[in-house]
Formats: sequence, structure tokens, C-alpha cells
Amino acid sequence: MDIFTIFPSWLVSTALVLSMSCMFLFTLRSNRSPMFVPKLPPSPPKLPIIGNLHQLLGMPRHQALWQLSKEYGPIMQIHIGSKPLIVISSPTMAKQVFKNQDHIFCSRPIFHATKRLSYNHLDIAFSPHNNHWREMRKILVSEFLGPKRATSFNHVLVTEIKSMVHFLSLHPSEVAVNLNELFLATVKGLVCKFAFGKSYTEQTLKGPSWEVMLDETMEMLNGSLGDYFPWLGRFIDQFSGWDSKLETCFSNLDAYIETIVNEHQNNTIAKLSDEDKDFVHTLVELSTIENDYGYRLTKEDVKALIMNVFTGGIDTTVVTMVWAMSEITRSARVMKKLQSEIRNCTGRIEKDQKLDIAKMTYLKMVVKETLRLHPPAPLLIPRESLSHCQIGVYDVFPTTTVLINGWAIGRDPETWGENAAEFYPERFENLEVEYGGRNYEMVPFGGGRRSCPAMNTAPTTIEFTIANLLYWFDWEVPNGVKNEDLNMQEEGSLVVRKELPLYLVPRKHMWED
Ligand code: HEM
Repeated sequence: MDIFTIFPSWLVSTALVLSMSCMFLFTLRSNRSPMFVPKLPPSPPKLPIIGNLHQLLGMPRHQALWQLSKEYGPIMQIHIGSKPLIVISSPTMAKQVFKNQDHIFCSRPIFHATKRLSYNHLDIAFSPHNNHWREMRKILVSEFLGPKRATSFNHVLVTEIKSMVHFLSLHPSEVAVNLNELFLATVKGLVCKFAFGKSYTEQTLKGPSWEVMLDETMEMLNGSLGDYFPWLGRFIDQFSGWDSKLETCFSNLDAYIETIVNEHQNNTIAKLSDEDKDFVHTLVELSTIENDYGYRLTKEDVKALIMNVFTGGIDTTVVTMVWAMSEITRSARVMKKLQSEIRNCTGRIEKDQKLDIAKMTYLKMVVKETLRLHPPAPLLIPRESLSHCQIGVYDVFPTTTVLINGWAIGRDPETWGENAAEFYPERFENLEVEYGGRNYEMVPFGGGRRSCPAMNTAPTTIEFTIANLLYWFDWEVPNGVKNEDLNMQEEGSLVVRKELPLYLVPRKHMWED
């Protein structure tokens, strides 16, 4: 039986003509432009279902990715579950993301926790790239971080650091201080007094302390299984209690922020002078009047901005201060050199006088070196591509998540030489490297339009704090441990801190008469 007995002859001949035409068109097309075969970045071998997850276990994520990048190169593709991620680990590749193609890599991926905790992306840090993000960022830069409020910021900074020095001078001699706790209290006081008008230490509603709340929020922001394993992961998130933990975390944070906003709404802002208005007063005002930004803020917008200040401004600064004091204490040479700069620049002053750090060049190098080796957010905040493009010779597709390994970039031996892993602030003596500078040799604050808006102000806070600690006190590691043997292990994911809290013994500095 031939084919014509089953199908009518007209149908067979039409099908033949059609298929021959298709083949002809296909040949014509493939002769003109060969079929698009994407060139994907090198990728470590992956396992079914989990992808490369197993290669990221057992050590902090940025270190595991750094190890992989040594084998697979400064741009590689990995999979976590079903999600492909591009990982960038060199200044040259980072430049392509931050500068050449900043307009493509300026968005953020959507994760469950960031969506919930940012009031559905009304914030700056986790919002996709859109007009709302642009307006909110403008408001933060101009009304919180800009020169308008510099005098008031300096005033609060000096007051908080003075009370820190006072606390230390009353501390029993030979007893070690937990510097993690001290810095957390100081920076929280600084950020809250400056932004919210007072420290809001007490949580007015029933709930965890603000320290616990901040910790829980940072932990949630690390993400969940559901972000990478859409079906099974969402199921596990629900049944493991992750979803309800996120809800509790959100309602605690929201209650805390609500208190702050309500107190500011209840005050009669109109009666306050400009100097007496804090950041939240300004935000509340911007929500009641047609403002210069052409954007009328809602209460949720105000809350989302406060959430960014709370989560973006405190932990990062504290972690950097702890790393700075750990590195300085570990190196007797750096400690001695830095203390003589601070003390020589200042001379002998009374407790109520303020240190002038403007001329302390070595201090700036020490803080820069700390941020090079210990960027508190080692993988920055993930980016997402808006369209198809190429990084180097490799194709990157729209909505791909991009991780920039700032930790690896700061330790790249091609840029920093053989002693890249060593704490050596003098390397900046003849090097013009700026945070977020043109060549992206170190990127602790990221780069491009999504870089940290506090890039110019945050280092000053750290420098001023360290200068005061080293001017008024000498420091030692307790329990007979040698300074150079201080533990420097890291832990964490979004923000990486020193694994063990830093305990040091302060000794009041005695001036020779
Ligand atoms: C040592 C201190 C700090 C470090 C190392 C740091 C680091 C970073 C990094 C790495 C990013 C992501 C940049 C990128 O994607 O390219 C970022 C974003 C951000 N940071 Fe900071 N930060 C610090 C302090 C602060 C402070 C004090 C604030 C206070 C308000 C702040 C607010 C923000 C905000 C709002 C964003 C999101 C920017 C955007 O997506 O447009 N940061 N920060």
C-alpha cells in the first residue's frame, strides 16, 4: 500500500510542495545568516535539579565563587536550581557591567523577601529600574546624604562618638570590650538620631529588640529556596516555616517603622524650623504637599525609604569598623603608624574638642584597605539585565541575574600584585584608586547608577570613629592571645561579618608631659 491510498493525492502533493518550499526557504535563510548559536560563559559542571549549589556549600558564597572563577574565568555562568546566574570576578568585566553597559545592568532581580520587606519594591535598593526608583533615590541623596544636611550630620556624629569615648573611659581597666556591640549601638544611635530624630531603642509594641529585628531582616534578605527552585522550593518555604518567618519579620519591622512615621506625623511639622526637621519630617512633608520632585510620596513610600536606611546604613558600617579595628590590631606596624599620625595631627586636646581628620592621609588609606579586603557586601546587591547583550565575547540574555564578586575583585593579583591578600595600606600611596573609580579595581560600594548613594559619606563616619578610638586609647587582644593571631574567619551571605565578635582591651592613652 502506498501513501496515496491513505491520504488523498492533492493533500500529499500539497504537503510535499510545502515542505520543499520550507526546506528551500530554510536553506536560503541559513545561507544568508547562520542560525543564532549563543556563546555562553564557561560553566562548572552542574548536577540535575540543584545545578551548582553543591559547589557553593561549606564556605561563604563569595569565597566559593572566587575558587570557581580561578578555574572558569572572570565571567562564568552557574545555576542555582533552575536559575542561571552570571558571576563577574575581575575589574575588566566589572567595567563592562558598571560603565559600558550600565543601562542594561541597572535593574534588580525579584526575590520573595526583598519584595515583601521593601513594601513591594517601593524602596531604592531592591526596586527594579523604573521612574519610582529614580525619584526615591533623588530624595535620599538630596534630603538625607547631601550637603543640605551635612552640618546636622556632623553634629550628631560628634555627639555619638563622644559618648562612645566616654563609655570606654569609664570601662573597668583590663576588661575586654565587645566592639561589635559597641559599634552597633553607636552606629544605630547615629543613623536613628540623624534620620529619625531620636534613637528609637525601645520597640514600643511587643516584639523583638531592634538588634534581633535587624539581624532577622538581614537574614531574610539572603533569600530562600523558593527563589531558585520555583515549585519544590515554594513548597519547602511554606512547610519549613520560612514564609511565616518572613511575615513575622515584616510585621515586626513594619510596626517599628510605623511608630516612627506616626510620631512624625503627629508633630506639627509646620512649626519646626528647617534645622529641627529630621529626614522623616521631610519625607512626611513630601507626602502632604506637591513637592519639587513632582512626586507625592505615599506612607508606604516613606516606610520603604526608612527600611533602606535601617538595613543599608547600619550593618555595613558596623561590619567595616570591626574589620578595620581587627586589621589594625593585628599589625603592630600599622597601629603604631596610624596612632602617630592621628596624635601628631591633633596634638593634645581636651575631651570636649573634636578631632580634625581632614589631614589624616594614612587613616584614609587604612579604611580604604579595609574596604578592599573586606567589602561588607562582597557580592554587592544582585543585578538583572534588561536586554540581550554581550560581556566580553559572551551572550547574556534579558532577565539574567548578575553577581559581581567585589571581594574577588579587591583581591585580584593582576591588579593588586602578589601581596593582594595582605593588609598593606601603603599600597595607596602611589595609586589613585577611588571608590567606584574609573577602572573598578575595588568596588565595595558597587558602581554605575545603582552604586551606593552613601559612597562619599560612609567612609568619613568610619574614619572619624577609628581616629577617636586610636587617639584616646591603646588596644590589646585579651587572654594572652597574640595580636597577630586574631581570628579573621568570615561568616554571612548578603553582609559578611567577622565570624567571632571582636573583643579588645582599651587602655587610656597617657600623654608624656
Ligand atoms: C561602609 C558602608 C557601606 C557600604 C560598604 C555599602 C555598600 C553598598 C553596595 C555594595 C551597594 C550595592 C551597589 C551596586 O549594586 O552596585 C549599596 C547600595 C545601596 N546602599 Fe550602601 N553601603 C554602605 C552604607 C550605606 C549607607 C550609610 C546608606 C544609607 C542610607 C546606604 C544606602 C544604600 C542604598 C539605598 C543602596 C541602593 C542603591 C540603588 O540600588 O540605587 N548604604 N551599598
